[in-house]
Amino acid sequence: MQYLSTRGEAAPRDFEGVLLAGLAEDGGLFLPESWPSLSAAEWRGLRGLPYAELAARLIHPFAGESLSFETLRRMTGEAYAGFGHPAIAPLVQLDARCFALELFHGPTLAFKDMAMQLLGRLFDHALAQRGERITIVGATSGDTGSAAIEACRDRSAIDLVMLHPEGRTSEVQRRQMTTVLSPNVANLAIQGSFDDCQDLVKAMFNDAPFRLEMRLAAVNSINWARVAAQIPYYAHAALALGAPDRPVAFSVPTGNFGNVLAAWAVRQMGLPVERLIIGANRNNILARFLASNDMSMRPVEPSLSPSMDIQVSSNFERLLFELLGRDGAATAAVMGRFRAEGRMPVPDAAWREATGLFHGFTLDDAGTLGEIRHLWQAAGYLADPHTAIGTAAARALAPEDRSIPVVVAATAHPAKFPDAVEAAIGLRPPLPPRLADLYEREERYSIATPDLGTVEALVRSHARRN
Ligand SMILES: Cc1ncc(COP(=O)(O)O)c(C=O)c1O
Ligand SMILES: N[C@@H](CCOP(=O)(O)O)C(=O)O
Repeated sequence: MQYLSTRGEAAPRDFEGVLLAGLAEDGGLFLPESWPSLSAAEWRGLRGLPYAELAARLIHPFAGESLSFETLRRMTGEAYAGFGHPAIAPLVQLDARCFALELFHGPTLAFKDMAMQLLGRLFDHALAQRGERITIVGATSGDTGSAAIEACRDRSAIDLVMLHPEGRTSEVQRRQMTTVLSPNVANLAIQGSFDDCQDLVKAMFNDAPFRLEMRLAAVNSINWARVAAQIPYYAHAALALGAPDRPVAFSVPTGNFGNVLAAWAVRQMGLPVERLIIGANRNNILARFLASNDMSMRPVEPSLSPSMDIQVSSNFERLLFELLGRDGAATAAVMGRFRAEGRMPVPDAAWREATGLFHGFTLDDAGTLGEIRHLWQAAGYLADPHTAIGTAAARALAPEDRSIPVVVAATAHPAKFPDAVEAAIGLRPPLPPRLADLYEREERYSIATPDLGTVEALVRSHARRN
């Protein structure tokens, strides 16, 4: 399988090349040159498989010759062995047609573990074979950071520098990152928003000499391997609810557009996904786009769902590339104007096509608290603020055909956001025993301005610390 850049200029790569490259050299994002597609009979044959086996079977077509199936199957087996639920990603019924797909049973209590536990193993394998080292630079609004740190800590061939927006994650999220004192891990609190952090990461990749010197690699969803590893759980849920013989809809609380892109990929692979519902907090650039083709940047505002405090949704570029008929030059032009003018000029036909499948929903903080309360009272279900936006969106925008189930991506454990949950229902969800002493652990991180030179110097000094 070869991968193309959404901006059409970078040389095609295989899966391992894409895994290690992260962002394409032309600033674009890699996508498979064609979508693996399964027949209805092939999909039926995957029903009932254990999660790790299903993951190996669905990810392998994306890896192609880079990785043998047996090696990948061993990795998925190991990746999910430590999860806290035997089903790995259980489906919990919330009402007659709405299901929560719980993606937070991994080591750091958020959906990021579903991909990151595999990504760490993919890096180990590729680096050992090549005898190489990498420096991972990442941006997080709260969850990618701890999942990446957990997956890559104490690795001799990996240095990891994670940028988070200072004071804009929950305290649990921050401590899950900054209390990991492994020598190969460094945390930078950037005096800005998540968008500033993500811009800095992309700017480091676009600084060719620095990228080469540091052997930069990515753990954000700009790395295609991250998205590929998020595909199986949507298939797992759809198959359990009767696909391919019954259509399903997904509702996904959305920020960087990586998670919902994985749901869209399952449709590209042949499963009947009827509708994709995008839940947003007040940072609702995607919902505004879907409502009125208004993809205009606004300053990021803090909310009770901090992991979605994002205005520049990186992965939208991958969808845009498809909507523009895989025309790299056209995609580069639209993205260039977005950068320069703060407004993305999506052609009307492309916007209309997107609105045929994607539906956007916005919920403010008061609504989020109300939804947590509603779920608790009506279903006895304790949701985190991000998941609550997904369930509210599902209720508001479910397909008219009531036989179609709606699966909500439950993206984080409520214990990661105890203040919001307590404000909603008066109960403070406890951390699991292995994290019970999180508030007593020593924290270590540096504070930096959102300045490329400053951040590159900090990354360099971390990578050269020995
Ligand atoms: C808990 C939680 N929910 C939702 C999201 C949004 O997901 P995405 O950025 O893939 O759209 C994130 C961030 O990734 C998150 O951490
Ligand atoms: N919400 C994310 C932001 C980064 O998204 P990613 O999917 O590109 O890694 C977070 O919690 O860090």
